[in-house]
Amino acid sequence: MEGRATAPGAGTVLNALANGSGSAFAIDARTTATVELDDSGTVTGEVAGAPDADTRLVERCVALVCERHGGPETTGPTATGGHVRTESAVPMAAGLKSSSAAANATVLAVLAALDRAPPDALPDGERATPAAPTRAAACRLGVEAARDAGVTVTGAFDDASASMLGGVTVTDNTADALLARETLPTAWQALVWTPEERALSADADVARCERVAPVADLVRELALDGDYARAMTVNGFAFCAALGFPADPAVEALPDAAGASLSGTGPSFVAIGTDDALDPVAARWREREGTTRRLALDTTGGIVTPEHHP
Ligand SMILES: Nc1ncnc2c1ncn2[C@@H]1O[C@H](COP(=O)(O)OP(=O)(O)O)[C@@H](O)[C@H]1O
Ligand SMILES: O=C(O)C1=C[C@@H](OP(=O)(O)O)[C@@H](O)[C@H](O)C1
Repeated sequence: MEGRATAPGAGTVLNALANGSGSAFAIDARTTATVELDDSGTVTGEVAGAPDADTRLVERCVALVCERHGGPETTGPTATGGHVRTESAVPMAAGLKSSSAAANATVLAVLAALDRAPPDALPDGERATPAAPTRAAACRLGVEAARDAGVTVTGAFDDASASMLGGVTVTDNTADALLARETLPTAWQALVWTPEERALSADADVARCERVAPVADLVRELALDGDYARAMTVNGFAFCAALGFPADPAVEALPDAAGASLSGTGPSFVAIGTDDALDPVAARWREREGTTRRLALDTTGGIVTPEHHP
């Protein structure tokens, strides 16, 4: 029983570590998960090109989806274990939501292997089985697995929903509630600068973030009004201050970019705007050490893909 799926990473509009509300937009850098299920009762995982990577999150995703959708009471195939392998264009622990992309891709791949792929994750023309969960429900399973694996502070339903549904989402992570889902202007792209360092979200100074909650409340209002670009700019300055990151990359992005922010708990920065507006920002960010990438905004979200047949 094999399944394969992909899901995108995302950039931050509002970091949820201050007031529990968050907002993020999907970017065209994807993680692919390939799973093989069996009745062994054990789950193993591997990350392509990173033999020492922490695979607990994706292994927990496989186990949890098998528990909920692959048990003997289901009408479809059953499974209790298996193997998951991820391949990713989203750098790990860089603020670009690698954990959400990996969890969503894995959950969808397991559901596909169990013949339970969400209808909205299937290619055109393929029909879902009646027992299949929606993508939003599948996303909540990934969030539950992330909490179990200890890789998140709030559950990060903001990042997970943007990755699973595509576009930009606003959420209340304290209730895993989706408050808004929209698409950003089609002419906009994202520019992403990622320095060499890494910052695990589980290690973030949450107490410092909570101090900027009044600013986060303002960012939530801007986001719920649809003013995502200004929302993320305000978010960036507040969280740079709270987490001790220099705000220089955001200053270098303005006023050309429509918006710019530290992404998540860093260290990456993201800017959004038209291609022309991002040109001078790209030139300035390319003088920095690290990687600067221009990426399309993703509106597709998590999808099931054909399996490998080597
Ligand atoms: N491709 C992947 N395959 C398996 N697990 C992954 C992958 N990418 C990320 N993870 C998991 O997510 C963790 C990083 O999460 P986090 O610190 O929140 O960073 P990010 O901001 O990139 O989501 C990793 O330690 C690992 O457990
Ligand atoms: O663990 C969490 O609950 C979160 C981690 C942060 O993202 P990163 O994982 O990108 O640092 C933050 O932006 C998000 O709103 C919530």
